[in-house]
Amino acid sequence: MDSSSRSNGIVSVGGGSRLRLEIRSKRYGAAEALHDLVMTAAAGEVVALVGPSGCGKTTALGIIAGLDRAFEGTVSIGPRPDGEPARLGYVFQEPRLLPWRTVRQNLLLALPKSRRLGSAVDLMLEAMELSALADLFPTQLSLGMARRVALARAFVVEPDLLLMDEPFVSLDEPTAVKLRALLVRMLERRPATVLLVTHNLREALALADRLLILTPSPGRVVAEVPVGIPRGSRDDAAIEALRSDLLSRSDPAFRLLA
Ligand SMILES: Nc1ncnc2c1ncn2[C@@H]1O[C@H](COP(=O)(O)OP(=O)(O)OP(=O)(O)O)[C@@H](O)[C@H]1O
Repeated sequence: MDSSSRSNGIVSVGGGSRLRLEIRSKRYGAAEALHDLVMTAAAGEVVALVGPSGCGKTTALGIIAGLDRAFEGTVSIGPRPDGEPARLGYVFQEPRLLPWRTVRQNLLLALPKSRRLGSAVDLMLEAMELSALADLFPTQLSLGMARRVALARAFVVEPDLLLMDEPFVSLDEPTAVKLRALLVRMLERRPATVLLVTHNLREALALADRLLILTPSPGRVVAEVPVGIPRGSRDDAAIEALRSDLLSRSDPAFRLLA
């Protein structure tokens, strides 16, 4: 069997899409959480999986990251341009920083030993406006600061595929806006394929090239929305106009997002 069609595992495929996901079924006991969730993301593309709570967004990310292999289907992740396996970054729903390590040490430990360079960490801290917090411990950080550190920790590995699970949830809107802008700047400096999971339609429209709308029971993609406007030109008014347009559609999938 061709390795790219191996079932129930993560395999590398040459060229084409950076990510190809075909989850035929994912069950928790008798309940089916995902059914026929099929999607691709091209290299450098930002795709948002948008849907209400419980539609299986986190479950899908866990499968792509290889944290959950108990599913029917295939995950294919293209290699790096140099032929090496793709580097994965993961921003969890909670910052998940090591509480007994400083900010700087949290970033350092995210790097494999062969690339564990203090200079790379210091550059990342500077780019993320975190240098002043480098020696603090996570308990000394606000949630906004901790989320910023979690973002820096994901970027310091120079990911090819970045999985983000509600990375800005529970933040006040001004802080979320700043962090989204920071993410956009980081992706301009260092492009990555991004799969962003969110239930926040505005956030998806601010960040993604393409939205995939999921419905629950079991989770599956029911609509695909390309966002035609370049990320840099999407101001609040443009995002609000896109959002109103989607919510006014007769398709019930969009009403779940209101
Ligand atoms: N470990 C588990 N055991 C049993 N059921 C689970 C488990 N994890 C998730 N589920 C169920 O699978 C479904 C999908 O959950 P999942 O957390 O992936 O959804 P989600 O869209 O990410 O939700 P949220 O936005 O609230 O995080 C839900 O019905 C959930 O109750």
